[in-house]
Amino acid sequence: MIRFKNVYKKYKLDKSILTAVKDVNLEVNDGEIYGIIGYSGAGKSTLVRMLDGLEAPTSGSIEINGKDIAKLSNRELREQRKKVGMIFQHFNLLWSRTILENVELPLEIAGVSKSDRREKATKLIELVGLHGRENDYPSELSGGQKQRVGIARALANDPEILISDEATSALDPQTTDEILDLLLEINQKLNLTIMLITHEMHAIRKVAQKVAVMQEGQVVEIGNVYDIFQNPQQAITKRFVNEDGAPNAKDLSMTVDEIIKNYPNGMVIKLLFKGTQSQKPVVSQLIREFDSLELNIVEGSIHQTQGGSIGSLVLQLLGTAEDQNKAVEYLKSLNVEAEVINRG
Ligand SMILES: Nc1ncnc2c1ncn2[C@@H]1O[C@H](COP(=O)(O)OP(=O)(O)OP(=O)(O)O)[C@@H](O)[C@H]1O
Repeated sequence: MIRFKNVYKKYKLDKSILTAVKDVNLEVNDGEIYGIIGYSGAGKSTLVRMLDGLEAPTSGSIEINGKDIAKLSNRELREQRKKVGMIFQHFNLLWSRTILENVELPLEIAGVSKSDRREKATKLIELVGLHGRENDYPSELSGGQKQRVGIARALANDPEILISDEATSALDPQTTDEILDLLLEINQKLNLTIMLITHEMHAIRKVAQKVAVMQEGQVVEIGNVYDIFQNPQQAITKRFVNEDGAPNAKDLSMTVDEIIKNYPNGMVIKLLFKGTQSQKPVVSQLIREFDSLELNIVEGSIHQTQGGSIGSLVLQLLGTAEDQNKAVEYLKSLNVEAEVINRG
């Protein structure tokens, strides 16, 4: 477990003191993907980089598995650093080295024999999906492939923690998703704790279980990703959730008046999906149960988080009033929240 306790980090500037991190308290469980989100300058990198002990907090403490890293001896600190891997926005690869040699580098520094490090690096390159590219140079790879090399290199010393510092920020949306899928895969395969620093809520929603929102050095909101998406509290968190296009399940793109105008007939209902029930085939069950009802999908948006799906679906039900009412009761029996918007 990682525990940040009342952590402050201050920098002395020419004529003033800049507080980059202010009184941060966080607990990250082993094997968790923990998102840290904030705009540029919020203090995310400063906070997380203190984890490898290169920089110490000005006050407060950071514990990994119960040990305060500021109190480790030099030797212990060197060992501790091996347990923290890092990946970066601009990959930080060595251009004059092949892919294999890049991944071998941390093992070389750790004094691992040539044959052992070759074997290990080859396995890691395979793990990240680059088998066959061992002897290529970074310049021959796409951005996503370069980040895969970055991930393989970060895993070379078998870290317990991986810090991903804006690792997908330079990538296009599809490549971003591929890298996020890879992070999720290695998190599950290796039980790796991942601290995911980003300014993209999409990345958090896709892979993280918990999230801390940072603003001006402080954590202003913290919680399970699913809960934060359902019910963001702070203005900045609402902005991030909206930027992702994820519906705050209460919002629809059409107003209720527009829905009534466009769908004047039958009954219009809104289903709210909150977590696990959205895995159930609710709509097909409804169609099967009420074959005399006709069903139109008016609009809907369901988003996946690691804690379940969220979103809403608006349906128009055409048929007898009796069947419409029974259908609403049936949905409630499936534990789906169904709100009647219009009875045409
Ligand atoms: N070594 C340093 N000396 C002085 N100020 C620093 C230093 N490192 C960071 N800062 C300042 O601390 C604040 C937080 O920076 P930090 O890089 O942690 O933010 P961030 O949220 O990671 O943003 P970005 O995504 O742009 O890196 C900024 O105002 C930055 O200028």
